[in-house]
Amino acid sequence: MGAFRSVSVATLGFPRIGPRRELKTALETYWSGASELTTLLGTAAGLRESTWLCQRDLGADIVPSGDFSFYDHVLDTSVMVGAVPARYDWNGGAVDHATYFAMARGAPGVTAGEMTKWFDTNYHYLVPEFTPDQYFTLAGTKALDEYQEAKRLGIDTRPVLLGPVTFLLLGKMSHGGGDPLALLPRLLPVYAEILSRFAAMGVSWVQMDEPALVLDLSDAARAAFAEAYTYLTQAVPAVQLMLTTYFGALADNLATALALPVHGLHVDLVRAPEQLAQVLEGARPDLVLSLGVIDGRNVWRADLSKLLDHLEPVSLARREIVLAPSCSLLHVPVDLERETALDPDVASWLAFAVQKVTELKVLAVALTDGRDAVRGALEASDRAAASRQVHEKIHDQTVRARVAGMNQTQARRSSSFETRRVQQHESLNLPPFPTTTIGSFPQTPEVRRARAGHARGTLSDAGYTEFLREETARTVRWQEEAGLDVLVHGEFERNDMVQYFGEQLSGFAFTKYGWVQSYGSRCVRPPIIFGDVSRPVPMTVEWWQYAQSLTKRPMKGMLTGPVTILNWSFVRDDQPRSETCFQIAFAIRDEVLDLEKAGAAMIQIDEAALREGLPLRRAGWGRYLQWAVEAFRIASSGVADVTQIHTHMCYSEFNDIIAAIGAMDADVISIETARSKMELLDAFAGYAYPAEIGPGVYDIHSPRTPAVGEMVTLLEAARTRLKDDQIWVNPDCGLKTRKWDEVEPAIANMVAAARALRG
Ligand SMILES: Nc1nc2c(c(=O)[nH]1)N[C@@H](CNc1ccc(C(=O)N[C@@H](CCC(=O)N[C@@H](CCC(=O)N[C@@H](CCC(=O)O)C(=O)O)C(=O)O)C(=O)O)cc1)CN2
Ligand code: MET
Ligand SMILES: [Zn+2]
Repeated sequence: MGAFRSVSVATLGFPRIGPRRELKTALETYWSGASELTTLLGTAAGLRESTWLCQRDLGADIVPSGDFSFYDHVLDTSVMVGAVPARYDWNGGAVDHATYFAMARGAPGVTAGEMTKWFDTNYHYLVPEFTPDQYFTLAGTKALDEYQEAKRLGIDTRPVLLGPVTFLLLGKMSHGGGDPLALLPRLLPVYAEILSRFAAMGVSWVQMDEPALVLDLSDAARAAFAEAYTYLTQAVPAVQLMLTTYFGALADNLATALALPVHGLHVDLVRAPEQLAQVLEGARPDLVLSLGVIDGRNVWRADLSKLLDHLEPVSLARREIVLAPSCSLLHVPVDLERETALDPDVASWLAFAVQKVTELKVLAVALTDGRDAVRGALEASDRAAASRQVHEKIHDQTVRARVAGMNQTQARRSSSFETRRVQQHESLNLPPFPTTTIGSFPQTPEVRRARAGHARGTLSDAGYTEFLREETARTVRWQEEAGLDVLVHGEFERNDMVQYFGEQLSGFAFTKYGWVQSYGSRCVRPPIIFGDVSRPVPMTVEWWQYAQSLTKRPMKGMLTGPVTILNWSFVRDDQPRSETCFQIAFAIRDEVLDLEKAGAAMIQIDEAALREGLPLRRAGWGRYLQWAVEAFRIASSGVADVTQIHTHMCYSEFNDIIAAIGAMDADVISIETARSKMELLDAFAGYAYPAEIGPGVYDIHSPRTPAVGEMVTLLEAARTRLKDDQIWVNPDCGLKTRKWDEVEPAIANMVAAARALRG
């Protein structure tokens, strides 16, 4: 403690799905009934063990426990404190796996919890649900058990808990609302109990994650932090707390954080390097500082020499410091070493979770023993940084010139929506309340198997194409029979709506094993945007042409928009994100124009992640929305008036950004509304949104087939808010995750509901 130049290496959390997605496989096998709980538990224990040992062997001095989760760490916290909603019929004892998974995924007769994105990541958590008379109790000992499990393996870990204030702020009150923060006094004794049990086990430090400290906070929320940490440090003085913040600057919450009686503070110096000076100036001399210097949200290799220039002066002060990733490594892939097919130049610029721990170790050694002690590693880092600055693979003058020459005409349709609408209606001649779907249909095991076989070489190009054509043809025929008015090809050729495009665009690299958890057992492999982006050849035109050739009804062209491609990729950090977004926008614009040329009358450009890309602080919203909307317009505005542009967004809480949604100037937008019972449409109605809207009329995540009457009721609710000729009929998005025997009856009922309205 307080030793001169004490520098240690910590991690704050590690990917838990496993290097080969072992946890995904084990979970899905267990859920399907094909394996026993003990098998799942065994796989999980094995993963935890190898994760701990791996981090220790890489040189981490402080290794976390409790960061593992069977589904979600926020759900784990709800279970830990006994926040189990009444509908799960919990008996008050230890929460068993069946209850846990029912909360996560629903079970016969009970709905799952609501899921929403974790800060500005593509990870989704289960929203804690509280009641005004909520009572908390220690109902889950996972955190305690995992600490002891590691200890038995000889590793004294630093347990991680989601802090009480962030936990409450992430949750919501059921029945009539109220402020979750009001529950803090009832919650704190449970946290104190856990901390005292840790103390009894000999735990010296606990990592308390409070990422809410980087958000815009009310005075009441700031006061809650003071209340919580005063209470906990007094109740359990034996355990030292590392208050952990990430995903941004503390900014106006810095004074609050520095005034808390905790023993350590972790700050994100990747998103907010400028806060180092303020933190050093304001921190008590005995406050242990954990410096988040390695990017936990992106895959770029760090420039270690440059970091050392900043860190050496800090390490000379008489203060104990910890070097850490900016946040948990949950958001990056596990190990770059497995990516043997990556372009070696690109690979030399990257670091995944394993490599990031090594980088921290190199920094720590340099700070304690001097740079010479790690000369080789520093030189390799220097070379990578230098090569990335000048490499020909990164810079494409044509692309840069195109973005530099961008003009207003390119970002405007030639006529107003009212004019376009007349032409579109005349040429399309659709019935009132036209029916359609959001784009994908079930990615069945057969589809996945065919693609995997094709990738392995056991299924030929011709065989794979033939398989996809049959799947597409069957789906087109089925949509005609079901009576849908506007068809989709089904997206069977796509592994993922972002990765599929990333694999075809220049400036993108993609991984084989770079899986990152999105929710539960679901993962994505975000493409890596390393260079200037362009589209060498059409990406979707052939599939669209084939699908349209099978039907006389309109077939929607189906694209992912520039903002969503950006937000769901690992983005280069050597230029503003807006610049990269405009480059993607021009690539998508080229595709839109090629689809139009091929005859597409409707083109959907999904911007699923437009809203979720909003900066965490409101002060950043205006600028982001400005360039994000402009990028969408660059992508979509090249077409003739008669070509109908659709867009789609999930997570459709639009009240505060409705003007930006309007400014996108799409002709039709489909949104998710089924679970909110159409209340989301109030934003559109209040703003007098002029264009057409497809509010999702059934929640595809529910295994239950929605009745015709239910959907009619929802549509009637929509009619009280919108004009009839604005309304489209479609489900919420996500059909790719369902089975055909769930999709078929539901869509049949949806078509019947639309017909009932027409009748
Ligand atoms: N990028 C992105 N972000 C998103 C969404 C989205 O669709 N895409 N949707 C929202 C919700 N998030 C989601 C994220 C993932 C999935 C999802 O279904 N993921 C799939 C993987 C999708 C994929 O890339 N599939 C590949 C690889 C499939 C695979 O696992 N293949 C096996 C082999 C399979 C076999 O042999 O049978 C293997 O490679 O080992 C493919 O189809 O080609 C999964 O985890 O199962 C769904 C929703 C928000 N964020
Ligand atoms: N067209 C896409 C689909 O239907 C949109 C998904 S938004 C996450 O899967
Ligand atoms: Zn969606």
